[in-house]
Amino acid sequence: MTGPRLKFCGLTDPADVPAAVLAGAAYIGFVFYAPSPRSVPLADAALMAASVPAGICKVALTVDASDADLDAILDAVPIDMLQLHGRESPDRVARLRHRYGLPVMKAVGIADEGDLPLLAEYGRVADQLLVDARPPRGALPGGNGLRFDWRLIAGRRWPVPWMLAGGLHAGNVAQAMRLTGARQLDVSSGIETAPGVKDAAMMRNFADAARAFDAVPSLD
Ligand SMILES: O=C(O)c1ccccc1N[C@@H]1O[C@H](COP(=O)(O)O)[C@@H](O)[C@H]1O
Repeated sequence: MTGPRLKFCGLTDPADVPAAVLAGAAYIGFVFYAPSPRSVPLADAALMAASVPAGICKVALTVDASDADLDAILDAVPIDMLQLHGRESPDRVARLRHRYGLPVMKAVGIADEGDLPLLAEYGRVADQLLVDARPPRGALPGGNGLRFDWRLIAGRRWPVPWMLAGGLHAGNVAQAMRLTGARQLDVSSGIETAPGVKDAAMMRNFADAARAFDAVPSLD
């Protein structure tokens, strides 16, 4: 079995890129959503993206972005995957895959059993699913450092690869992997000292904790 695949999201400083690479990120995410403290100007994202080594997937996180906004992002920044973190419909997901010819990962917010059918629905049109905590009313659509009840998805599988997100950090990632079976993990707040301020040691600790879980034989 290959090790866990990690996505470090919301990099804002050029120094975050080598830190994420050293920690072994498989995906690096840039946030293009103005209300977020992790939102980066296109020119900054372009510079950071240019320093990401080949083989690491550069992800553009957007929230209900228009075609014009997406055109502008993709014209300026060499992006490998779109992460749709808003209320994009399944039709919109399918249309954007076709329009840009890029893989699309659709975030689905989970708070209770009633949210689970959405995963099956988006699993029919997206290339990947991002299983995140449903944000509380009035909060940002993601990046809130909040987890959901991981038991809700224990043992569930979808027809496409998926990633677990929401409130992950070095102290809970092993438990999250054990309960959900997640092999891909997305983290933003859990590797920050303040909103939008990533920390190299926290990235390393997160990666070490995820890999250490893999190294421990299961007692089941
Ligand atoms: O990070 C943000 O600011 C953000 C803004 C809008 C939508 C999503 C956002 N982040 C994503 O949310 C999840 C969970 O983040 P956290 O680890 O709980 O902070 C993750 O996919 C981020 O990429």
